[in-house]
Amino acid sequence: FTHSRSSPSCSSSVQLWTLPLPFLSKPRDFSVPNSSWGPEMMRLYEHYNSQCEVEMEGGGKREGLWRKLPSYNRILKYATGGVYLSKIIQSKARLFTRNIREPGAAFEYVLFANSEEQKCVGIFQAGHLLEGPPGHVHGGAIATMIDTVTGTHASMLSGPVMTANLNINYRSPIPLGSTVLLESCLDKKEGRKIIITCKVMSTDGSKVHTETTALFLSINVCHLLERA
Ligand SMILES: CCCCCCCCCCCCCCCC(=O)SCCNC(=O)CCNC(=O)[C@H](O)C(C)(C)COP(=O)(O)OP(=O)(O)OC[C@H]1O[C@@H](n2cnc3c(N)ncnc32)[C@H](O)[C@@H]1OP(=O)(O)O
Repeated sequence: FTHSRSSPSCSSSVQLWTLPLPFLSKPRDFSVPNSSWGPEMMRLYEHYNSQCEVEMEGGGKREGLWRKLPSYNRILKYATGGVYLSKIIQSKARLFTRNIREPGAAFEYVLFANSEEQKCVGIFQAGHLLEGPPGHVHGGAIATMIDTVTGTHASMLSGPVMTANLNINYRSPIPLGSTVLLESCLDKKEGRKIIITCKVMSTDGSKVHTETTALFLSINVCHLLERA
């Protein structure tokens, strides 16, 4: 893949969006267990991870219904950068959810996708730096979790997207340090619009913390980069 400063070479947004995938050096996947993950985080991780591969009768394995999505601390860092991307590559930009080095201090999370059911789930453990009301998670941090799961889901369905609207109903507060399960479902796709619903729930499913409808719009990444 090559590209130059001018935008015509960047006319295929899908082509650019796939840039982070063929890495030159293997990037670190942050969505794997670390010592800060509590028992609930581990339990849910193992629950979905065990459904990524299914054992067959003959002893072999085949792909399961779920797929674990890797998560890096940058989106474009590993692209083969030409002049066109240099401003971004040289910057110190980091993905908002992956910019605290101390394990467990902020967002610990892992996402799984089920393409057959057009579903995505996120398992999040909210660390002490995410406090809002005393002892509970900040509403903006909760919105970030929702945006991460629904935004990833929308981009899996439609390529590059931007969040146009997040309509969140906060039903019950999330205790700091706890683990929550986010379930994202495709509602509908209409042209460039992708509408996704998402629930944040306690890990046993007994409590709904938030309910969200999210609107994403497919974009041409080149237009975004030209503004950077
Ligand atoms: C393989 C996959 C791997 C995945 C690996 C991904 C890794 C990634 C992980 C990170 C995942 C985190 C995901 C974060 C995602 C952000 O955080 S994005 C940052 C926050 N969002 C923004 O900053 C967006 C700012 N807004 C904009 O840039 C522009 O308004 C938009 C959203 C691009 C839309 O602009 P536009 O393309 O010019 O569209 P426009 O013509 O205005 O509207 C088109 C249609 O949408 C409607 N519309 C537009 N906005 C709205 C709105 N707010 N409400 C209702 N309708 C609207 C219009 O009415 C119009 O409708 P129709 O008339 O066609 O029926």
